[in-house]
Amino acid sequence: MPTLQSYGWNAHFMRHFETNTTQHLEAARVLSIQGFKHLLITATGNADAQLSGALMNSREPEDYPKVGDWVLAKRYDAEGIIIDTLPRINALSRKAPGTQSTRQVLAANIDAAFIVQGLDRDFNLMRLQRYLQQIVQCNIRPVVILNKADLVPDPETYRQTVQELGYNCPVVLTSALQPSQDEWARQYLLPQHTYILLGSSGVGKSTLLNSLLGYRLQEEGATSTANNKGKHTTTARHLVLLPNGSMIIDVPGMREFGVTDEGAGDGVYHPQIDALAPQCRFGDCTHQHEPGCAITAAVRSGELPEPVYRSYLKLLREQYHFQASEADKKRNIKQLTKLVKQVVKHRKNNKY
Ligand SMILES: Nc1nc2c(ncn2[C@@H]2O[C@H](COP(=O)(O)OP(=O)(O)OP(=O)(O)O)[C@@H](O)[C@H]2O)c(=O)[nH]1
Ligand SMILES: [Zn+2]
Repeated sequence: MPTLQSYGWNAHFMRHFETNTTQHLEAARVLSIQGFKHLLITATGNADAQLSGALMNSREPEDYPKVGDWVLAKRYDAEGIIIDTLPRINALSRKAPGTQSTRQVLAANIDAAFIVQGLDRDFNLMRLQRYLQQIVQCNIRPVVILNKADLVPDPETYRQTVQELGYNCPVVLTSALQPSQDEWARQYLLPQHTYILLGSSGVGKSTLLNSLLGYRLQEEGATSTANNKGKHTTTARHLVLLPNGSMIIDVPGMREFGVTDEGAGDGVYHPQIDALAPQCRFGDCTHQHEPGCAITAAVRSGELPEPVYRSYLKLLREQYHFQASEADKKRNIKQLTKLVKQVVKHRKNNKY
């Protein structure tokens, strides 16, 4: 039976777990969540569990345990109860789809994220940069996978285009239908490490995963209308152990992957821009219209590609919008709380 270590249990979680041992709680990792049912891996195997009422009442849904989280559970006969989450090493979030600025945590405790794009019709540099920005903001290492390389005449040019964005992250060409092309996996998937596969629907995430697993992962439920009618599509996030001892979380295809303000204050990440910024005349340079700006100078001289600069500004604006709208929300909640307090006070004072 796999041990907790083989699922990534380490000194960080042990340290936090030890402070709770008196309460007879077990440590477990969340492998999948379907409705209220959480599938856990514990020291003695798989177990189903639900969140405790206290946990649900004391947290916002975004802070509930997610796939990849290490949790403290109490075991009863048929089912366990999740009491708490152990502090995360990191969490991958995105701006939830829609106009509201709501953060949605997708998974926790991840070593690297694979951003998959299909070279047939899914290749999109702006979307790729949005993923890169958000993943780096969440303290996770990105790896770009350009799949369906068999469908274009010159896949290498796509790889070069991505590399020219200057993010200094690995860019891999694959064809998931040819298992001989799993070479990238041997290079990037390490035992006891956790990875996540991200990308739009139909880019080949499940095909890549099945090829790594050596068998077809049983999917539950729905069929897709997004790619081919009636075709199976991933419906839930789940963490699976691969034959080489690494773990992958497969995420259903996402139509949007908006940036949040995680790590706010650091602004938008770009290695080349970050390296040039200290040379700007003003410490708080916004790299737009200031004199003596090293970034706009680099764009003029051709040292920094203009599309990279334009995407940078776009991401900065998206990050700003998320922040501004979150601040609005907090202000509204504050005002509402104040109003409720006033009403309660008024009622108390006017009791008869
Ligand atoms: N030609 C070609 N087709 C591929 C490749 N990888 C995947 N496909 C096909 O693309 C389609 C979609 O692949 P999936 O693996 O289901 O895509 P997905 O990203 O898991 O999609 P969701 O589950 O909806 O998120 C399937 O018909 C695959 O056979 C590839 O490298 N080359
Ligand atoms: Zn500047």
